[in-house]
Amino acid sequence: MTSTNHTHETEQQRIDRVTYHIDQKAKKVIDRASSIKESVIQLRKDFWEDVTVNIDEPDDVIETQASIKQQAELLTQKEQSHGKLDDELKTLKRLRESPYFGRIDFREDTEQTPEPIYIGISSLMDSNDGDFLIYDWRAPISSLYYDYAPGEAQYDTMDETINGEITLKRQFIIRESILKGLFDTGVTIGDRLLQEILGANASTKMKSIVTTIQKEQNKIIRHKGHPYLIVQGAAGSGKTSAALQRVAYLMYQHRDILSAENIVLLSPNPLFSSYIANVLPELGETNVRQTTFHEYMENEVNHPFTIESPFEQMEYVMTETKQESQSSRMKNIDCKSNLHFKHVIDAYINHLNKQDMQFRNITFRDEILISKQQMHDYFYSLDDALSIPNKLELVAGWLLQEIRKQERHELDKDWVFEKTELLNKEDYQDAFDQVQKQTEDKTNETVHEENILRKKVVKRVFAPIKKKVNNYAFIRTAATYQMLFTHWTPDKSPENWEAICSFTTANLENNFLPWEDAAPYLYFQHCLLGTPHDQSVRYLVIDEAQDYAAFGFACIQHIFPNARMTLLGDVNQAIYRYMADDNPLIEAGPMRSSYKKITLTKSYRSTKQISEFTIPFSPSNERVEPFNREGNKPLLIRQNKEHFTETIMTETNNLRQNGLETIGIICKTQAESHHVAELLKDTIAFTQIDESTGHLPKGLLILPVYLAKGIEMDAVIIPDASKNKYTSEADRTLFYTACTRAMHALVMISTDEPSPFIKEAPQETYLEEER
Ligand SMILES: Nc1ncnc2c1ncn2[C@@H]1O[C@H](COP(=O)(O)OP(=O)(O)OP(=O)(O)O)[C@@H](O)[C@H]1O
Repeated sequence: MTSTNHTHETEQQRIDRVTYHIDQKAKKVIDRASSIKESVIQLRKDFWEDVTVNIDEPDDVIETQASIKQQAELLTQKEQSHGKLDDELKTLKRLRESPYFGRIDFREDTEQTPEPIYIGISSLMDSNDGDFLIYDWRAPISSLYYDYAPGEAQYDTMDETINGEITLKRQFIIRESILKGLFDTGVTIGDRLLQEILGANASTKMKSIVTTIQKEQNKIIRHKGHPYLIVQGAAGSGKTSAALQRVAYLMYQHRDILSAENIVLLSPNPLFSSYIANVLPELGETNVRQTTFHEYMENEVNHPFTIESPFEQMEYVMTETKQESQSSRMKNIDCKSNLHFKHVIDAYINHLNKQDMQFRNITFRDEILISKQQMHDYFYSLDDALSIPNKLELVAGWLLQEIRKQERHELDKDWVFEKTELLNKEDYQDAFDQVQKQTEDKTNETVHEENILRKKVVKRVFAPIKKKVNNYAFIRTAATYQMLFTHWTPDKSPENWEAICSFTTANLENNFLPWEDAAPYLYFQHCLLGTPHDQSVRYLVIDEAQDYAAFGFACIQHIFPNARMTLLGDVNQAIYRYMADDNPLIEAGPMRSSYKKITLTKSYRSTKQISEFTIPFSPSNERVEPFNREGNKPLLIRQNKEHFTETIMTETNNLRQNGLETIGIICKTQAESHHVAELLKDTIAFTQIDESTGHLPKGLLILPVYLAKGIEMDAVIIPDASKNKYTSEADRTLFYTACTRAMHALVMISTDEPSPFIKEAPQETYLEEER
């Protein structure tokens, strides 16, 4: 037997032993789960028998409530334990499929012999001797696997650094408990395996990279210490992948105090959210809260505005042909994206503490109960030193008092008596019971009962008014915001202030918030009302962070004051370049406290040929290194317009014949995307993707570049790569982003002179065909 065969056999024997332990453990978990299940069923059945129900006296009611609560808590506890066992079982199932993917033999400096450490997606102990059969990839010792080649190595535990030597580093491919392959590897983790993984076809769902995390990516995943972690990474360098691994790592590291609800992931669009939705479950973790900033705003803004999406803004900027509207819009974007405008809002808030707050009358039965003037006077009579949110709290308290006075005042009115007749049977029964309990004097029973009914009517009629007060509906937030542009002049007005004021006022009057106005409005609303901050969010992960305007990011910092943040992005893909000044990824300025920046330069997505073509026209000076995976050179087809449909058909067929499945026709705008769809609709089957598309399908897709952000395809076709389409510096990021979505093939069609960006790539990096 050769030594390779022997190694293979020994490792397979170990896999069999581990599989046996997994099965044993699974059996125990199933037994425990079914016993809990039975007790849950029993508990549900006996729920009311085990609760002492007695509502005779107020004390009894309290006791009954406590008893119900206790019983309900017991039930929840049991159900939660059942849920946990269920998760454990799912993880065991995954382990059984592939118990581990890596091994290192590590000899600590204080020891004589190395110890083999097997690494998988979750830990497993030998129940007999308490030894680790598998170490979780997130355990401190597992970092050795990702960080070092055989030789001297070290890792940090909670209290110390352990030094030693790695004597072996091995990678496994195990499927259904059978060892399919093993390689002893060097510095980076299995170039061979990585080649294989990266060479596969694109998937409609992103996959975890746990088996092949690279050293630089591992730094991101395990980073500790700074409140802000900023990752600048080349297109396809694994930012999103590392971010999701990091989330799983944080959930493991802080499993006692951190749950999925404490982490929020801000993604660039809903399509992307669905694209990454599988990764955490694949790692055995629950999904965290995922939202887009737009979706978040729509839930948070308290006025019925229509909020433009960032894509609508982008489409407008790129397609609006009227010079005048374009220019006032660009002025507005410049002003509202900038931190200077935040200072304007802060100054305006100070001003509002002295005058101009806008209130709304509280009316009752068509009459003013408390006028806006009264509220105004009360508000401005309060101590100057108090903040606006504090004053508003006092106003709300005062209003509730006034409303209660009015309730008492209304009790004897005729309308109240009339309404008592509309009360239902239960109300009457309740009033009767109360009278029976409370009155000794039987002569006044009817009067007493009527009083109770009157109180019920008044309480019910005033309830919605009180609710509105509690929700601060007495403040006209949007109108107060509008005054900023109509009745107030900042000390240092932003550039083009007059034009901006009339543009903003017109939109506010139409209940419309352009995208650049949404973050300023939400910030204003928060400052004004002191809306409780989202304290529950402890970690915030922002992907495609280069696309956030400085004000947008400041607004996020304000809303999530307790959150540690990981910001990931690529300045080369800053498609909203027109609002990139002071972007948190580019400028460290907006960071309030210390931060760490990590740069990823290696690009894993595309073949070497595609990367070598795109790197020369990448928008910034950030370094990009191609991963060494071979493919065909990108193809530039020059032809007449009439042949467009035919060319798309031919190219799609060629790509498919080469085994490529997901082919994206990436356009500059939605408008171009509609145009291409119109041309192709009778000749070939495709899916057109727009902002409302919730998941990424396979096949031929047509989409604008801003919706292709963050995702990847087997092949990309740029349907119009001419100079007319991509020429300005703002177009450069769009063109670069579109090209870098391609994993295996890139085809560009130009019916005119090709875009100057293509010409920036050396001639030998692409093929050019005249058709
Ligand atoms: N360590 C790795 N092992 C295996 N695959 C990897 C690794 N790192 C990245 N990849 C693969 O490279 C591709 C790009 O990764 P990802 O989408 O995370 O990059 P990105 O930096 O977010 O890209 P972009 O900014 O262009 O959207 C994915 O297919 C991902 O699975």
